[in-house]
Amino acid sequence: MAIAPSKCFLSPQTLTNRPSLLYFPAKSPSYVSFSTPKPSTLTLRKSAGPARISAASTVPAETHAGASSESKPTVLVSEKLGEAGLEVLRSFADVDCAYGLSPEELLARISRCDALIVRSGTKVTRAVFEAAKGRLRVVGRAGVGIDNVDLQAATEHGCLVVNAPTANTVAAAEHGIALLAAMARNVSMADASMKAGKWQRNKYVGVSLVGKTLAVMGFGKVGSEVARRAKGLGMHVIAHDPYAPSDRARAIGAELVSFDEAISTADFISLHMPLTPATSKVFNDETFGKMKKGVRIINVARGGVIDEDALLRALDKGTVSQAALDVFTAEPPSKDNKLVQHENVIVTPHLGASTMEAQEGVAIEIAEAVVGALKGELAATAVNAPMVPAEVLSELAPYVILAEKLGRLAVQLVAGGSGVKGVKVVYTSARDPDDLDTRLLRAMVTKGIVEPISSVFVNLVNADYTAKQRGLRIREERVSHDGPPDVPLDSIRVHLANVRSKFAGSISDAGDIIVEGRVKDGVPHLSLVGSFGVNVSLEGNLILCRQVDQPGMIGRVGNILGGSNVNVNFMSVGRTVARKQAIMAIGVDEEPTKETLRKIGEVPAVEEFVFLKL
Ligand SMILES: NC(=O)c1ccc[n+]([C@@H]2O[C@H](COP(=O)([O-])OP(=O)(O)OC[C@H]3O[C@@H](n4cnc5c(N)ncnc54)[C@H](O)[C@@H]3O)[C@@H](O)[C@H]2O)c1
Ligand SMILES: O=C(O)[C@H](O)COP(=O)(O)O
Repeated sequence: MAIAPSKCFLSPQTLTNRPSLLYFPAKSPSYVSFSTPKPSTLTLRKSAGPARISAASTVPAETHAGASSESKPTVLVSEKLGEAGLEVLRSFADVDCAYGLSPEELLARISRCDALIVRSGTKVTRAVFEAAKGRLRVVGRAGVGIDNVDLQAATEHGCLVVNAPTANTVAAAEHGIALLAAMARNVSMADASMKAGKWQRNKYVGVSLVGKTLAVMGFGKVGSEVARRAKGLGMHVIAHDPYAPSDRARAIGAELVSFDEAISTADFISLHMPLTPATSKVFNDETFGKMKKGVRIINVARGGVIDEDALLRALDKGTVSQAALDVFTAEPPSKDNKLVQHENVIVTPHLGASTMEAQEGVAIEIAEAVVGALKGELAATAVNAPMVPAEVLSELAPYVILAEKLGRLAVQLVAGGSGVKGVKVVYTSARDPDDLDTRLLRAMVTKGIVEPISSVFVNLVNADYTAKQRGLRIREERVSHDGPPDVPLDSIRVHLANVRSKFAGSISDAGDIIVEGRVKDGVPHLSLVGSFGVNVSLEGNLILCRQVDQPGMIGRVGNILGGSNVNVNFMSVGRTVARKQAIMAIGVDEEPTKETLRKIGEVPAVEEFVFLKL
């Protein structure tokens, strides 16, 4: 049963909240630090890009972003990136363009880099994240496919992976269509023959496209653009994609069909799915065997979706009459690769995204995403972290700080030796559960619980992973509340189950450590400890005292702190019944000495007390 606090404000509330970084550790270098030299109010800066949490102060944002060269982050660009993207990067970071590094050279250099930008040619393996020794915070993939980045290792190391998913879509689709037409009309073979001095008009008779069936395998961004263009060429387009909505296909005039129907009825098959464990070698002896004899195959997706030995056999048997390949299992393929040398195969060296326009677009898209992520913004193209829309982030900002501080407080109340395992987070809100995205809040509670008791840093990328690794079971509960729905939350309550507390007053009737907080005027406040209602702003440090409720207690403890030059910024008393038990919550700017704390403990009515760092 919560008891209403009796309020006692000793000094005006100061606003010194320092928002925690969403992606990166508090120990990050200064260019991503939001600490302010003066008390400041928390504001959210809204720009064209994603929302950025920052602390408004007399120091301009640019100073926080760290223009001084010694505090600039370092971005390693390991493959050719468009000049416009490099300019965006240079305005914020030291940019190291080191194209064509060997894997060993990359490992040797990576611990000096905060971000790495790659295309498909750099393998960002677990060894890269390990060699980075915690410094690498963002990997930017200047393109779509992230099969060359070990996402699991990135997540485990708290490293954000962002990509540039849209800028090369049209280029890839156009290349697919170019290969389709060039293959059907034997353009590259005829060209090579003429350059060899021949004139072979009968040898290079092709096939027409109009009226033929094209199966688009993977109806995403590139696949649907290929389908749209193929319709314009008069082809009958069918598509297979287990996750694509049929109305999107219908709108283009394509029909979604099963895998077997697609491959067995098509004259041309164009591949546009990602390389995943499910799609690896999905075109193999068995599936080639189901295809219409003489089928033609185009691959601008990933080499690994085809079993290349099986394709060679199918070409030799004539099951597949021609193939046009832009991508290969190993890139570059060996010089004597039999597929590359095959007379019925045309090849390009992974050129799908290689247009001037696409490369400029991709470079800008990835540079902006990487700079934003280095500043602590939530990236819209995050691959291994939840994407939290700017509006959601904006309204949750003070609750994000509250969630971390509650986690931090709760774990400090645990008695040494009793490991934290079961955590319950209760959100009281007037909102419909579907309108309240709590992933960010859960991540911040985890950060608050884990960081004070370990050397691990926790961010939005690795919060759930870290919780799981440490055996923390975090359960979330929603309690509905009759308040205005424009306020996202009334309160957040953190329960730690099955632990002993070093401050008995924090244990609820049900036996859990409980701390609850609310946001008041944009500032996080502690509103409940155990069964005692309090009202103290969560800033600086906190002393909790459980005492016999009697007159003069505030003055006595206040005098001890004042005598030791410890500034009290807020104080509140919560009690069960008048003149029985009470909890005094005292916000202090400085950390009291042991001697000062001992004196507080010696006040006769004080039964227990604890000092907590926020
Ligand atoms: N050659 C190049 O230079 C080049 C350029 C751009 C993209 N790509 C590659 O093209 C592919 C598609 O890119 P995108 O931007 O269209 O990606 P996308 O994510 O927009 O589309 C991929 C589609 O594949 C579907 N899919 C997933 N599993 C499937 C399965 N088992 N069977 C059928 N469909 C499945 C998904 O539902 C999705 O709709 C990726 O592999 C990407 O790396 C290559
Ligand atoms: O996935 C992609 O975006 C394409 O395969 C392009 O890869 P690239 O950046 O290496 O050209």
